[in-house]
Order: sequence, then C-alpha cells, then structure tokens
Amino acid sequence: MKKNIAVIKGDGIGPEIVNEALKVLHVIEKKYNHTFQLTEVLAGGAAIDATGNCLPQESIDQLLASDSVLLGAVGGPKYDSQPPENRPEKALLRIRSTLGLFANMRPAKLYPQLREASPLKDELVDEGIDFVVVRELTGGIYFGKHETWTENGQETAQDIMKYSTAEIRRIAKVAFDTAMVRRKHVTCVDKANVLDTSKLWRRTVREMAKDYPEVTLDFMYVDNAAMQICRKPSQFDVILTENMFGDILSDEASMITGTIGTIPSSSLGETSRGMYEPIHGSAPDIAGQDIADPLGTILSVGMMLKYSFGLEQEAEDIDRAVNAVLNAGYRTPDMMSEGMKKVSCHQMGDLVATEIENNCKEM
Ligand SMILES: NC(=O)C1=CN([C@@H]2O[C@H](COP(=O)(O)OP(=O)(O)OC[C@H]3O[C@@H](n4cnc5c(N)ncnc54)[C@H](O)[C@@H]3O)[C@@H](O)[C@H]2O)C=CC1
Ligand SMILES: CC(C)CC(=O)C(=O)O
Ligand SMILES: [Mg+2]
Repeated sequence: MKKNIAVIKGDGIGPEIVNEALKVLHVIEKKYNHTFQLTEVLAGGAAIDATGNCLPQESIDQLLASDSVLLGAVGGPKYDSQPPENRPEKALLRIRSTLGLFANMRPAKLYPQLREASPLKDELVDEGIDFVVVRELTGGIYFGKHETWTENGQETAQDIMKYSTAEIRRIAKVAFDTAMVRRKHVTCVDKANVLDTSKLWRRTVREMAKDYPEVTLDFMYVDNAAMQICRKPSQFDVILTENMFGDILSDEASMITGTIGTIPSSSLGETSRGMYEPIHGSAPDIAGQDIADPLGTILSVGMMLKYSFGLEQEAEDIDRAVNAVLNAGYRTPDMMSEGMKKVSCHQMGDLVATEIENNCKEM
C-alpha cells in the first residue's frame, strides 16, 4: 500500500515523541512492504518561528493533499504573547475544522501492566476501566465568537457556545455506532440543568436513540461525570459529549489509566483522512530531556493504520509490541513504579520498534 502522511512534529516534546512514532511506522513499512511517503508540515509554534504565521497556506495545502495526518502537540509559554488568532492552539483548531474532523475518539483503557501507575484503589481498577470518550471536535465554545471589551470601566470578555442539531446528530451517530460494537451503552454528558446547548443535545440524542433500540442511553451532568469517572469508571462504555467537556474529561480519564502519556486519539470526519495525535499537549516542563512517554503517539500511528488505511494486522502488531514491552517491565518516568525498568523516550521507541521487527514474539 502507498500512502501520503503529513507529519506535524509541533512544539515542546512534539518532535521527540513523533520521532519515536516514525521509527515504529518505518518498521511496519518495511515489514509489510508498504510505502509511506512522509511530508513534514509546519504548524503551531514551529510555524510561527519559521514564518511568523501559526498555519501558513502552504501547510494547509499539504494537509489537504495528504491521506492522513500525524501530530505530536503544539503550543508552549514562548507563544503566550501571540495575538489570539496566531496562537499555536489556533492552528490546531483550524486544522481540525478545515479537514472537517468532527469526531474525536479518546480511549480510556487500562493496560493491566500499568495498574500500579493508576491512582485509583485496586478494587476500582479490578472492576475494569475500558471506555471511550466520543468528543465533538469542530463546534462548541472553542469555535464560537470570542470577544473582549470594556464595559462600565471593567475589562469584560465572553465566549459563545453554539451547536446545531446537524452537528449534534453526526457526532451522536458516531457514538451510537461505536456503542453497537462495544457494550451498547452511551452516556451523554452535558450541563442540561443550565445550558440551552445541552438541552438541544439531550433532545437530539434522545430522538436518535430510537434508531438504536439495543443501546442503553443515559444522561449525566458534566460535574457529576467528572466525579463518577473517579468513583466508578467501570460504569462507562461510550461517553458522548461536546468539545470542551470532552477535552477536560478525557484528560481526567487518562490519569486513572496510569498516565496521560499513553493515550492515543483519532479525529475523523466524512472521509478516511484523519488526524492522529496523543491526547496530551506539548509538555514544555519536560521538553528536550528525552523523558517523555512516546506510547500515546506510537499508538496513534496504530489507530491511523487501522481507521484510515484499514491495515488491521499492522495496527495489531503495534498493540502487541506495546503490550510486550510493558510486560517486560519497561517504563518511561511518567508510568514508573517500583521494580520496573526506567527507560528514556528514545529507548521506549527502540523497544517497541525492535519488538515489531522480531515479529512480536515473547520478550
Ligand atoms: N493537542 C495539542 O497539541 C495540545 C496542546 N496543548 C498545549 O500544550 C501546552 C502545555 O499544556 P499543559 O496544560 O501543560 O498540558 P500537557 O498535556 O502538555 O502537560 C500536562 C502534564 O502532563 C505531562 N505530560 C504530558 N504528556 C506527557 C508525556 N507524553 N509523557 C510524560 N508526561 C507528559 C506534562 O509533563 C505535564 O506535567 C500548552 O501550550 C497547551 O495549549 C495542550 C493540550 C493539547
Ligand atoms: C489545545 C486545545 C486547542 C485543545 C486540547 O487541549 C485538546 O484537544 O486536547
Ligand atoms: Mg486537551
């Protein structure tokens, strides 16, 4: 198979973790005789440094010409003084919107090997943590009007959260379809006791549930959901929610699985072209030290192979290799626990790549 992959290394730990993910991609390419044509694309802080613009037109053209996109992370304190329209995070939002990537899937699944890294009590971990946050990605407050002005001598600001039924329906369909191949349970998370957008979500999602009689649908307020994720994570199968709530809850959900560093994500729209990225940010506090956890990015490559290219066996190789490396006791500092072997970012990438090369046999 021949595919064009746009690669945005980004800022902070972005280049370090993407380099490890590319190591793994190259091994898959060689092992299965594929051709992955890589185009490095500038976006975010790196693009500001090079061109002054957080998302140059050339980058947009390269992304639109690709079959899929791999992203590390963007942003960092260096860019805090940029005007809002030229912040690195704005580039990310524009990419999601330009490519029409409205459906962000963020799994929260505990690797049994990482149970010591989870802050939850053993009995909660034993009940199982295996759910997915289906997050709406191109609407809501991140894309509404943002304004700051002076009123009665006070600096005043507002951000608008807006959703249409069409936007809610297309993401709800993704959640229901996902539930149908899982445990058939959707929890729609909102703030319908306060927000009109949430009330519209409830009406729309309840109506759509009629097409999925096998799926159990319930609703939960987001403040309660944040608490329930820690109290009893086993109750969740598919969490369906809007953009900002999904952003926040998926970071929380990652931590109960041990570390934010291992969680991958896919962002898809109407076509097979997706963007794949770990759910964390650019981690400026650990950038340049070769200690970042590259597994979220490596597993994001697995999601790309499976969901955009239909390469199930190749994706399975990556999953199996990550499992084998964790089984063998290797840990980056974020997931380190007693008795385990601490490795750097590049050593973790080497271990996973070597494991795939060796046909994912026992280590
Ligand atoms: N998709 C993206 O590109 C995202 C970008 N950001 C941006 O990233 C910058 C930093 O944001 P923060 O709020 O600090 O969130 P962050 O996710 O970058 O970091 C939060 C904490 O988690 C740790 N962490 C994150 N990823 C890790 C990894 N792979 N291995 C080990 N530890 C890891 C960091 O060291 C830090 O202590 C900001 O500019 C923010 O806007 C934030 C979230 C998503
Ligand atoms: C950086 C933001 C634009 C979004 C974010 O935090 C995320 O998608 O995880
Ligand atoms: Mg986030």
